[in-house]
Amino acid sequence: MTRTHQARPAITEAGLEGWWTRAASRWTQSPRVPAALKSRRAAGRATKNLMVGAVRSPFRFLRAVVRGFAVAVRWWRSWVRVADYRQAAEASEKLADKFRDIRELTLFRWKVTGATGAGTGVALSVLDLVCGHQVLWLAGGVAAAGLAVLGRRNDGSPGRKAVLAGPRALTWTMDPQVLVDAFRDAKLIGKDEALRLVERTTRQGDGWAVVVDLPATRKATDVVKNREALASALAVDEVQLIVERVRGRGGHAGRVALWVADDDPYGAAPQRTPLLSAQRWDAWRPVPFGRDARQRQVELPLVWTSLLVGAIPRQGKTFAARLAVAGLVLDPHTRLYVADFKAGKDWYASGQVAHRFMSGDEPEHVLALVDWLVELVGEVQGRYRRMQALDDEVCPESKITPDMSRDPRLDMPVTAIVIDEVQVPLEDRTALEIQGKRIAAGEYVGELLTWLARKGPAAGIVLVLATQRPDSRTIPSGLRAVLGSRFALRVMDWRDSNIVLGEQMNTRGYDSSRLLASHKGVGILRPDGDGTSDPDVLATTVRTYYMPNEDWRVICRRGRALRQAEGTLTGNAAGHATLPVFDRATAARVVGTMAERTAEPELPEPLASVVAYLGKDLQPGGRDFVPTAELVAELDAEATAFGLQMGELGCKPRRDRVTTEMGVRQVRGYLVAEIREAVTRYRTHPAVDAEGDR
Ligand SMILES: Nc1ncnc2c1ncn2[C@@H]1O[C@H](COP(=O)(O)OP(=O)(O)OP(=O)(O)O)[C@@H](O)[C@H]1O
Repeated sequence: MTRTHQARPAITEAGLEGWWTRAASRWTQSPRVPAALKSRRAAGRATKNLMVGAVRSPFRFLRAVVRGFAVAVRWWRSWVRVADYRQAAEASEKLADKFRDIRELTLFRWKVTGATGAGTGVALSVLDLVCGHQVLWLAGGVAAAGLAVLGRRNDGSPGRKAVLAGPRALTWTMDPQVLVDAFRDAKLIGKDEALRLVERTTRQGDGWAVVVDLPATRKATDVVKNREALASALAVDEVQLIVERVRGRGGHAGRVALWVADDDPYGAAPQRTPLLSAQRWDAWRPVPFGRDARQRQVELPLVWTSLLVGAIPRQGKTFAARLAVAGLVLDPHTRLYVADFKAGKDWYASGQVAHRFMSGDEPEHVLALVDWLVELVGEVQGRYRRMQALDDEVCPESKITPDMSRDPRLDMPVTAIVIDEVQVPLEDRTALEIQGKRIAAGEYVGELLTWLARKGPAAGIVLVLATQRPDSRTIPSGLRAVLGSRFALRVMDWRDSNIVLGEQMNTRGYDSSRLLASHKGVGILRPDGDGTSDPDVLATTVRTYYMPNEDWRVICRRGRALRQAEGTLTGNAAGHATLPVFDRATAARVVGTMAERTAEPELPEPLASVVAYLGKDLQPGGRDFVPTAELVAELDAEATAFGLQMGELGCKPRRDRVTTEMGVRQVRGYLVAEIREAVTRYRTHPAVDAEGDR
């Protein structure tokens, strides 16, 4: 009889690996396993914390004993003076009547104190004689331990709170409790909530860094938003405090990384641009733009996006725009159109590399710009047509690639159109006749730029616009909406900051009107979400590299030499005063003119923000009434100015009943119908209201 041997299933390598992965994942996810045992890094950190704790423990014990002693003395003093009885008598103005009682009680308590002291002394002496000195040591130890428990730093522990706690700025690095207090004072966590220290305070660069976890349900974005309150609680200037969310692996919605600079991080001398030492650059590589407060380099991608720089005069707008363009100058395969409406020396050197260059602020310059833009519209259309005909290997999508941009046979170089003081052409009222219709040159420039910003990036067109007047009237909202990257240096108020950086950015903690006038070249950069190395970072405060005229001239000379060597020097730089090849009629058809469009005129502030906030509520069937307090809070507006501006726009506040959590209340607010009427009135007669708005 033969027996068949059934082989026991062998534990395969893959099976073993699967089992191991499951066990490891269960271990790391189990709430019962202490966090310190879940990873090598956490264990290392825990060991380090333990060692630091062990070294510091004698000092902490001593401090607790001293604090406990003070607490005990204070308690005894108040007891022996019968403080509670005395206060009650004082409060009821019966101190004179009760004086005898209080005095007797005080004397009695002094006697009790004396008797207890003497009794303890005698008992200890006897025990010392009988059992030896160890009794004294033991009694001392027990008393110290008792005092340490009494004086330990716990929430709600007794003890006097120092009125002047000294400079909080650095104490938090020594004592995490100060940090917790600061979060509480800034109302970022509740009275009974605490923080969890993820990484203990360490020295990083010229400041201190710490990572904390907020209590459950508290959001890191709120800390970023209320950075100023936290800076005040920590007694530092808000420019010194950097608050970031920790995201991705190792981060979550309640984890915050703080970094506090020792000093004003933008107070030191500015650094020169590293592009000065670059012999050439690739336009597809992000340009080194500046450094953040922690001295980390901030880079700005330019291809496939566009840039808007806005600021009040003399804050470093032109310098910032030139920095962005410098990377393109150093790439010989890049074509440049430079229109300098500032009409100064700042852009002059780029004439030697630019395909088209002009400097001036007359209507003739605006008309020349119109011709350039029309030419570029035709160029973009031509590129899309030619891309359709290319095979998938050369052009996989309807998007220009690095190879395509460098191939002279395809003739699709990365083309940048740089306009400094773009408000000059946008506000120009010279009449143009397009397809039999009269239109202001400024409006037409706005239309063309909007079209180019929308359609151009994929075809390799990069827009770099700088403006001294970032208000809603100058830069049409349609154009703003399609400009991918924004850089706001100091502006007048939060509205202007929002116009450059985007709606509601001030409520998220990014307001460039808060920057200091002395911080030249410091601004808030909101890069295009697609191109940044860290898409989670919404915006960063950056100090741009310093590139004075002499450095700019060096870079432009180098760009010219590179183009000469590659044979790519064209147009103005090559000495050809060629006129743009364009067809205005086609461009008008492509872009559509203002008259043909149904686009409505821009609304003035704060009406535009109110309309944006109300959204669907503005339509029939929506709300009838909106409280002023709600609008002021949501739009972060100053109440008096808001009321005045709304009044000028024909919206008068009234009283109405609204249902709140506390019941029905009478509040001031606006009738939505009246807001709707103001919008219609403004859109029908914008000029009349515009005057009123000024
Ligand atoms: N990164 C920087 N670091 C230090 N200083 C800077 C920096 N960038 C610009 N500045 C200083 O700011 C001054 C103004 O710069 P810029 O000419 O770019 O301002 P602007 O905003 O374009 O002014 P305007 O609106 O008058 O044209 C410069 O002369 C320069 O000294």
